[in-house]
Amino acid sequence: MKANALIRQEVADTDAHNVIIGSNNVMEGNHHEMSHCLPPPADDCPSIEALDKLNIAALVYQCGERITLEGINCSARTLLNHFDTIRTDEPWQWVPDETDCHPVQEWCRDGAATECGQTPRVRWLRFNECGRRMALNLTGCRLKSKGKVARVMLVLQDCTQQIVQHEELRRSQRCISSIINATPMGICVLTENGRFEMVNPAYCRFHGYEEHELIGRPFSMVVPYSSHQYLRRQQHGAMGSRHGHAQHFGECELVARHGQRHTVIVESVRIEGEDGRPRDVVFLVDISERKKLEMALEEKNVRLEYLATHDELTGIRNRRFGISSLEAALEQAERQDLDISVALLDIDHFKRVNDDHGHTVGDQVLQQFAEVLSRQLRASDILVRWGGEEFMLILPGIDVSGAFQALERLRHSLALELFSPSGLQVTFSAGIIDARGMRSNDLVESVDQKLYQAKGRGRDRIVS
Ligand SMILES: Nc1nc2c(ncn2[C@@H]2O[C@H](COP(=O)(O)OP(=O)(O)OP(=O)(O)O)[C@@H](O)[C@H]2O)c(=O)[nH]1
Repeated sequence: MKANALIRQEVADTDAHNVIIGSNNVMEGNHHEMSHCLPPPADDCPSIEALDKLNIAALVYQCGERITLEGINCSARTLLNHFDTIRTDEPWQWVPDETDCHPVQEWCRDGAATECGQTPRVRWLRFNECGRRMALNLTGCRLKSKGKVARVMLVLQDCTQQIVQHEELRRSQRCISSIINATPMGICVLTENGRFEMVNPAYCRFHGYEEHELIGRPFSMVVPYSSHQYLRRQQHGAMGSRHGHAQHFGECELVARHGQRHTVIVESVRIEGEDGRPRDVVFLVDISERKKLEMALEEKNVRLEYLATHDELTGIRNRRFGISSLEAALEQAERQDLDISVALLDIDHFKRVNDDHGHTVGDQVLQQFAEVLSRQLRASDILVRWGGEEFMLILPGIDVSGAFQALERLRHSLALELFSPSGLQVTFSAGIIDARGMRSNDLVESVDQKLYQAKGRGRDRIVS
């Protein structure tokens, strides 16, 4: 292939190179046949072989009624995989589907008529000889000869890699956005001013807003007013934090469209936006239902704990709690070498109350009895309903005489009390023992004996 005179071409289109170089080369073997009808050589431009050195694939076409291929360089041949078959009388044979190249052909045809206008940029896919898909970018420029456009040069660029990468990027973007759209987790992106920039469907559903109702509005609109200050502190604190760094993780309350409050777990991460400015990506999971169940369970547990340690009728400690408290108090007294007294109280002739006034009045008397006793005791004293109309009183740090005085006070104050709506009078008998160094089983037996003695001696008395 032999180079003719060089031409220089100014291209109007800014998309193409500002100065594009071409040649009016002809195909080897056709040179003599074609050269007589060739337009005059283009002005001072290097040959398309010179473009080979830059690895630029170029073809030169003659413009006019009949377009002919005037030259093709080695880079273009290699790219098109047509080493021996390129023919000048079939100028578009390398185009897989001519319609794809239609704008370029049109442009070449018009090349002679007008020298301005848009340089076409065409991209299409073809398969090379190995059946591999290939993407080509095509750019054209017009070459002047003696002031008139006589030729066009097409530059081909293999952009397969670019296309493949672009397609992969698009695929992964589609995949990411379908995951974001399908996830049950609410996701939103906030600008550095705390305004919604992006919200996913779960986030919209969660708050009961449409996407357009949230975009551009402040995040504070979904935060309860009482937490605004906290939110500002969070945002302020996040200013200097690093990208990809978790800002905040925790449980908080957010307000939905109609004021419903939701308990959510929020995690936010700082990222860099496309404009280089910081953004916060906020992930939230609605745990309102779980929270309700947790609270109901907690209430049940509190109730169970109460029932396990309290007497339902009187509200004071039950026997089970009494036994463990007794053991703990005995242990502590021994460890600290302290006094400890234990008393067993029994309401006198309680059967008569039930028999004469009914079980309900009996219950009321038991409740009032426990209430009066509790009112008069110290915080360190432990009153236990031991069973039926029997009560145990554990008095840590009190010796027997102190306990005796305390119980006497109780006995006297009970004498002034009228029980139940029926206005009954109630007395009790009690036994007291010095419980230091005793084991709980022996202790119960011996205090019970003292109580028995008090009953035997006529009731309404205390035996120590
Ligand atoms: N209303 C009511 N009565 C109870 C309860 N627990 C036990 N009692 C009754 O308390 C009465 C106890 O009677 P007794 O053990 O004979 O003793 P008492 O009548 O108090 O006679 P003394 O103890 O000898 O003075 C029984 O009638 C039991 O049914 C209760 O929770 N509510």
